[in-house]
Amino acid sequence: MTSFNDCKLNFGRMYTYDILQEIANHLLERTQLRPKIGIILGTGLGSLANQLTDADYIDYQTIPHFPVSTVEGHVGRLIFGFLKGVPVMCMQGRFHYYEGYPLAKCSMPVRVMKLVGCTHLIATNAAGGLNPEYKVGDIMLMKDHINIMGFAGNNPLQGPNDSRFGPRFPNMVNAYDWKLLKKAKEIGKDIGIENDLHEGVYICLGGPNFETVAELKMLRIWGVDAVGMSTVHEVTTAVHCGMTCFAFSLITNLCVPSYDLEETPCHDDIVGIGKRRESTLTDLVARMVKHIHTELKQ
Ligand SMILES: O=P(O)(O)O[C@@H]1C[C@H](O)[C@@H](CO)O1
Ligand SMILES: Nc1nc2[nH]cnc2c(=O)[nH]1
Repeated sequence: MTSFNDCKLNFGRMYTYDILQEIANHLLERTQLRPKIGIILGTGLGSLANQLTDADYIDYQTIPHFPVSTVEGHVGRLIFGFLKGVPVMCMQGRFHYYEGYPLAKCSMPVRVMKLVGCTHLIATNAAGGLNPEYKVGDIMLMKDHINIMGFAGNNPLQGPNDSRFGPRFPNMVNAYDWKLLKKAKEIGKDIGIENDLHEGVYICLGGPNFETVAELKMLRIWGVDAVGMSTVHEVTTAVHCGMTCFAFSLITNLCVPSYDLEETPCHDDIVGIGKRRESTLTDLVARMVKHIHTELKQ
């Protein structure tokens, strides 16, 4: 009988280098653009893609070997276009573990980005703010993460290692590029959002349920600032294949470890907060993209 672990590993093995190269070649035939920056848009943040110009839209279901997005707020297409004049490759919709996809499948598009030629990843997400100083609508620049699913033996890099992507035992100490973090803080000041901007530690839980009070209390002790259901496996995969990473969370709800609450997190509200903060987030991402583009030219 096939065990759950066998299934998981087989999914990981399914995306061999050759299959991923086939996906990348397919994409490169469908666009003239050769972006160096890949962007993953989180829940409610997909409208940032509306700012892309001269874009090629590629629905996930038309890409060989690609899964489909099943979550409301995740359109499910790749967009190659220009963000304020800089070519980017954008995932308008990501894959989550709770959708039933193994982590290697969730983060597979990051390797495709790498094979298409991206050197940088910008990952965004909607997250619950656990740090008591955070407000709904704030932005938390990710300075680090806790890979709790990895602690439990569930890691996108599990299975045979193909050294064309990266080493068997990758280092995660500087997973989030500190120079980009510093730049984002400067940009935050320039655009007048310094009071809504934090840097902190993100944790990805399996979902799809939100957290219990006891879980939130535990996560606070661990030093977690924001709680979500994505990004960690994407960044782990990106760091493994040598990409430079920048990520942030939009704080869409507060995670208050109390049983006496009038409001609890709800997906519709989370999507709504993303829409409300669209212009600020677009501005931040566009300026980061411009900065990375300028750095790459030097
Ligand atoms: O894709 P992200 O991490 O932005 O989505 C978060 C986590 C869940 O998918 C969803 C909950 O509303 O938002
Ligand atoms: N796990 C988790 N993910 C989220 N995504 C947005 N808000 C939350 C939250 O409160 N918890």
